[in-house]
Amino acid sequence: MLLQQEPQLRELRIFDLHLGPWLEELKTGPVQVTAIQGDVTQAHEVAAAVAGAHVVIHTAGLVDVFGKTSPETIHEVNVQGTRNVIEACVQTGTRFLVYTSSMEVVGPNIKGQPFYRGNENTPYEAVHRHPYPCSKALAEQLVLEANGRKVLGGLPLVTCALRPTGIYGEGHQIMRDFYHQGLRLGGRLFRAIPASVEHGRVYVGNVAWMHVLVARELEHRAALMGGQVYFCYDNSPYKSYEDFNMEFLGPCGLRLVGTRPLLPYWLLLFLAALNVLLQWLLRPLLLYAPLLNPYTLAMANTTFTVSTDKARRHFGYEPLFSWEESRTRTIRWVQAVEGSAQ
Ligand SMILES: NC(=O)C1=CN([C@@H]2O[C@H](COP(=O)(O)OP(=O)(O)OC[C@H]3O[C@@H](n4cnc5c(N)ncnc54)[C@H](O)[C@@H]3O)[C@@H](O)[C@H]2O)C=CC1
Ligand SMILES: C[C@@H](CO)CCC[C@@H](C)[C@H]1CC[C@H]2[C@@H]3[C@H](O)CC4=CC(=O)CC[C@]4(C)[C@H]3CC[C@]12C
Repeated sequence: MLLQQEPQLRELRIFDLHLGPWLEELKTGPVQVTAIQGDVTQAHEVAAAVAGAHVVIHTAGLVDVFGKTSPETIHEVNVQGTRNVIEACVQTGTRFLVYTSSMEVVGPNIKGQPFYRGNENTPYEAVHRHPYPCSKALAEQLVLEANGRKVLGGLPLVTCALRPTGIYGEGHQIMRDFYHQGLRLGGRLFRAIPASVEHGRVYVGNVAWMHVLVARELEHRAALMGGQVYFCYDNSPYKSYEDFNMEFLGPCGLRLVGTRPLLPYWLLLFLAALNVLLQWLLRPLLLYAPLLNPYTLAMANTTFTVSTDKARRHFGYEPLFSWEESRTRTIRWVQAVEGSAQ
């Protein structure tokens, strides 16, 4: 997105634990693309990568709500990693920092209270217990508190945080898992969540586009945007998690069975708790990390949608991809997954 949309771009540095072969394709244009294999938990590696950069977009993170990694590792990557990025900016004189936060910093909370088409000012009791949202909330706080700190050279650091709702689009691993599960079940998925529970979703291309706009505008609108949070949204429809996925999986041949959940909620909760027990029992032998656990069930079962225009008012954000385009691109990607699975 930066290469396509940012005419001022002179160099793009990509810092990641895992560098994919797709990065090579980015190196064929006029802009210098530097891929750096590194770990955000290693302060010296981060500082070396950041040195001389005008803007840092910090999106690296450990996204795990399935119990694959320990809470300590999630904290180390998401919180200490973010601290290292902030310190790298301060020490090397980089003034603009954009952080990819998450809607999870707000909710759904542990009480399962609905957040219905809320905005950045909607009151909501943000209380977390799970390591992932806890880590994102702490990291976001660090980023916002760092706004105004003096960087090398004496000028103030300008930071802001973007909070995407559930991201979908090309490369969406959970969508791929649902697709394969549906194929295994003879082209069917079974409704587990009431259709009335709305879940916020945003297309990956629009998430990237919002980051590019913020990176571009942060310098000129530092007083307005510095220290601010923005929900990251687009015109994707408000639907339940499962009904939304069917927008893509339906055209790929899957069917969602049931107009109402086929299993009662208490049974789902029981199965989710059983999965936690199995995960713990099997841990010495293998990693058992199914999609269903008490946390993911609560996430999917609690309304959380945003309706805001703060990003449009502050930096002129309009989604780059319409809903129709986002949908078509995602369907094409699922179909390609299907092709590669055969
Ligand atoms: N997937 C979603 O629905 C949402 C994701 N987010 C946030 O967006 C960001 C990107 O998430 P996704 O693309 O979903 O996850 P992802 O797992 O696809 O991407 C995370 C990237 O961070 C890199 N990374 C992980 N640990 C690292 C480390 N120690 N050092 C350097 N790089 C490391 C990974 O290699 C990967 O490329 C994360 O910060 C996540 O918290 C926010 C809202 C929703
Ligand atoms: C009970 C199952 C029946 O089909 C459905 C389980 C779905 C869950 C795996 C997902 C429901 C909500 C998702 C999360 C949500 O979109 C918000 C997120 C934000 C992030 O920052 C990271 C990813 C995620 C936690 C996302 C993860 C998958 C769900 C829990």
